[in-house]
Amino acid sequence: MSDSSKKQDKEPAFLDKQVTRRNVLKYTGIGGLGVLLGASSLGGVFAMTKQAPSETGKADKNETVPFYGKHQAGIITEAQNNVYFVSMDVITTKKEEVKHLFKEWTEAVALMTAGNPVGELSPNHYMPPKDTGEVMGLSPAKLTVTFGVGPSLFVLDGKDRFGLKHKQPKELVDLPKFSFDSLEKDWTGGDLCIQACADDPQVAFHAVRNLVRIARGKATIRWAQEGFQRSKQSDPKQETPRNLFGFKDGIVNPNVQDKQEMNKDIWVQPNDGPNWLEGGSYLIIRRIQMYIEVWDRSTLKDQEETFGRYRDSGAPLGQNLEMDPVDLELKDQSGKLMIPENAHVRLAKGDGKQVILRRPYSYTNGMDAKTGSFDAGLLFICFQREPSKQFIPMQQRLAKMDKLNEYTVHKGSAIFACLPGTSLGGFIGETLF
Ligand SMILES: C=CC1=C(C)c2cc3[nH]c(cc4nc(cc5[nH]c(cc1n2)c(C)c5CCC(=O)O)C(CCC(=O)O)=C4C)c(C)c3C=C
Ligand SMILES: [Fe+2]
Repeated sequence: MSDSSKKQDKEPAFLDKQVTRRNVLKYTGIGGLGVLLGASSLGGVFAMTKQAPSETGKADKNETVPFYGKHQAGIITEAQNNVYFVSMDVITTKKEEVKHLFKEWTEAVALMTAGNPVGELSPNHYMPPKDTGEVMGLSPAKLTVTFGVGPSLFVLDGKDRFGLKHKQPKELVDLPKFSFDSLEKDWTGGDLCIQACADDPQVAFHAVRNLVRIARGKATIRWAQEGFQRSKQSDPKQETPRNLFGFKDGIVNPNVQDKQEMNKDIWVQPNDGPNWLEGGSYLIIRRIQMYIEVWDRSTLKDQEETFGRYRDSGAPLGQNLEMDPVDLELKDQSGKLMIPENAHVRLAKGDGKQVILRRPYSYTNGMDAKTGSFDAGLLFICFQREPSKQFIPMQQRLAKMDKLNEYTVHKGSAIFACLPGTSLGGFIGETLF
């Protein structure tokens, strides 16, 4: 056992002290904490709290999303303004090191989501600071961090890398190729994923940056993409966010408050197998480029028929209100279907039996060097209990004849099993490793 995991075993009680970043700044200011640190990236913060036991400052509850629980945060918790998503390759060959990495990540995330730095800020001028420092003085901005494991963590090129092959869920396999997929290696796959969401892009990036730093020598970045929605501050009515095609996106989604519904469609259940994933969920991410310039030249009628909804109100075609049910039978006076056969909502809905939880973010990535147009689109992220019965048949329908395909192309794709949550003293991944 390394020094840092010993420390964790001895000192988990620290984690509920919730010392805020502001207070940590105070400590470093008055205390001059010149503690010489051990190898652990977290050693400094443990040392620091020992020297400031009387401080009880807590981050504003409205700015924090609880980290501990049966399920990981960032799945059914309300979507924040920003995401930073990173897919990683494991480079160590030792299972113990992967396990240890998850322990260190858990400790770091417990700290960051409560508004604490992951290590000392700058007490020792002769060592690099443990926390990278860019969120000093900021609130946690509802930071959530969600971890997942990909199929290649279990078996890569036919090799049982970590002796975990027997634990690979049958649902955790590479997605089939869908018609018109134009996937690029640089945006596809991964052994592990980190989804960091926050109401501030700097807070989300800080989390990922520090986790990647902790992973040095054990895992490296495979691909990364940030995403955004309109910020809640600029939308006083808190309406459904709009995507880069100008349409309300996220109207029809399962009710995350309904536990029965979540158990039916989102959380892996005891009999689904394997046990280690019970309480977890499957995350599918598609990096979908949207040809916004082409879209901007198409008529409003064409745009609305593409989705099957009105742009302004968000109502389904033939209806009045955003929340009116999508009625696929509705016809106009001439007997023509109001929602065309190839409209996105018709095909996505199907017979209504496949339900996924969508948590998408828009992205912009400068210019597409090949075309000179914007590289912009949707980081489509969704969660479900059984991809083979939910996302896959849905995407097969969409790939075949969705009118939206004229304006989009799927360039990136990955599937991950999001681990169950953990409690104080435990760690994310404890059931797997
Ligand atoms: C395979 C699943 C889906 C992909 C991929 C997808 C891509 C995608 N979607 C939009 C924009 C909208 N989608 C809307 C509805 C909708 N989309 C899916 C699934 C996928 N979308 C579902 C299950 C639904 C709900 C269908 C229903 O039951 O009514 C809408 C309408 C508004 C809403 O309900 O949110 C929009 C707009 C884009 C731009 C996109 C890829 C770039
Ligand atoms: Fe959609």
